Amino acid sequence: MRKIVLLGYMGCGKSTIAQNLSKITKIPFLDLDECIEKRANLSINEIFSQHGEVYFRKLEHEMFVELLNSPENVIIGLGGGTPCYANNHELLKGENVASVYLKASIDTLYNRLVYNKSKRPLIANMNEEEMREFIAKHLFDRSFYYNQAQHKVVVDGKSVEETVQDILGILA
Ligand SMILES: Nc1ncnc2c1ncn2[C@@H]1O[C@H](COP(=O)(O)OP(=O)(O)O)[C@@H](O)[C@H]1O
Ligand SMILES: O=C(O)C1=C[C@@H](OP(=O)(O)O)[C@@H](O)[C@H](O)C1
Ligand SMILES: [Mg+2]
Repeated sequence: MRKIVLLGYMGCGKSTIAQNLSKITKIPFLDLDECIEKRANLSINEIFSQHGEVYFRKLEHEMFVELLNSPENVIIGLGGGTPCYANNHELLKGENVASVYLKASIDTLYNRLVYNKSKRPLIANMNEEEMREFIAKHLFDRSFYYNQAQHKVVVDGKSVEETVQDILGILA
C-alpha cells in the first residue's frame, strides 16, 4: 500500500505538515519519532542520553522498515536524520513510496529551531551562534540524502496550508 514519506532537516515541518496533510486527505499519519518513543517507552532525549545516538539510529531504521512494510496507506513524517543513516535513503525509492523533501533555508530552520530545541538532543545545548553554524554545515552534509527524495517542496515563507496544497499538487 502507498506510503507518503516527508523528509527534511529538523524544523522544516515534517511532523506538522504530516498531521495537516492527514486531516485533508483522511490518510492516517505516523510520526517516526513518536513511534520510536512508544516502542522504547522513552523520549527521544532519553534514548540519546541513556543509550546513545547509534542505538537511536538502529531503532529508527527498524521502525522505518516496519512502517514501510505495514499493509496500510499512511503518511509518515521522518526524523531529520532518518534518510542519512543505515541506507534508509534507498528505501525512499521503493515502488509504493512517494517521498517529499520539505526544503527549508538555513534562516527558516534557525528561526523555527531557536525556540524549539529542547526536545532535539543534537542542538539542545547549543547557543544561538553555535546553532546557526551547526545548521548550515549539517544541512550541507545531509543535502545529498535529502535530494534522493522523489519530490521537493520549498517551504520558506509558506503557511502550513500552502505547503500542504503544494504537496497535494505534486501527488495528484
Ligand atoms: N509554515 C509552517 N510550516 C510548518 N511548520 C511551521 C510553519 N510555521 C511555523 N512552524 C512551526 O515550526 C515547527 C516545525 O516543527 P516540526 O513540525 O516538529 O518539524 P520537524 O518534524 O520537521 O522537525 C513547529 O513548531 C511549527 O509550529
Ligand atoms: O536530525 C536528526 O538527526 C534528528 C531529528 C529529530 O526529528 P525532527 O527532525 O522531527 O526534529 C529526531 O529524530 C532526533 O532528535 C534526531
Ligand atoms: Mg518531527
